[in-house]
Amino acid sequence: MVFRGTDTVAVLIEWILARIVLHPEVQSRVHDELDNVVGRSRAVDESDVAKMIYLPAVIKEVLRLHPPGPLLSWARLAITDTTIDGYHVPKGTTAMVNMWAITRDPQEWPNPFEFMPDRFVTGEGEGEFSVLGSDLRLAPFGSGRRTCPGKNLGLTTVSFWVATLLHDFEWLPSDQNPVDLSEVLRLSCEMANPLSVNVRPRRKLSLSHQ
Ligand code: HEM
Repeated sequence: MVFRGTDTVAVLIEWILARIVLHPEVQSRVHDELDNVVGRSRAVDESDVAKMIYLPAVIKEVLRLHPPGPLLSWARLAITDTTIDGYHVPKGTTAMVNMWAITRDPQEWPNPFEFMPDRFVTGEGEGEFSVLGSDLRLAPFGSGRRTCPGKNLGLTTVSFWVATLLHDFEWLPSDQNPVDLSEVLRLSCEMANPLSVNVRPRRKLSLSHQ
């Protein structure tokens, strides 16, 4: 519970910031949204995030391309001989769902390798894309009985901290260590080369963080 709840959150925040540094036009749109919703005279509040449209779309696009838990697997065991889509699955087989591959499937995602948060910005009258397990094209917290029990907490925590970090700072590439999107699968799917950045304050910060 401790590893699943801390490592995943930290890893996802690092991927989001990496993408923010790589795509300055995306960063600038999030900054504009924060300025409209929050303004610069006070800190971000959790309730502000619910009023944002573009930042959640950015987070969903990062979950699509860089899911911290790309293989949903640990608890799926065939308890009888069965057939799925013409494939025989013998009793005792451990089944693994490759969410990483599903979220790159060109039949489901136009230009799957492009970073395009706008694919999650829904128009008026359209339902919002849920990443909480009801749509299997993107289920970065799993789905069904063994879905992540911390998904709402995880998403809320990540959204709040990313909003706060972007509200307070502009995130810029480091000259010595450019952003490298290579990944390595450890407990979570992490950046192989940890993110290194420069930051520039956007607001006058006080010790009480108002
Ligand atoms: C952004 C953050 C998070 C991501 C991306 C994430 C992702 C996942 C994924 C993909 C699974 C496997 C689901 C499956 O196999 O179908 C999982 C399971 C789990 N997660 Fe999370 N998680 C996050 C945050 C959290 C938090 C905050 C907690 C706890 C406070 C947590 C606790 C757990 C536990 C206990 C399981 C195992 C559930 C089981 O096997 O029944 N996770 N998580």
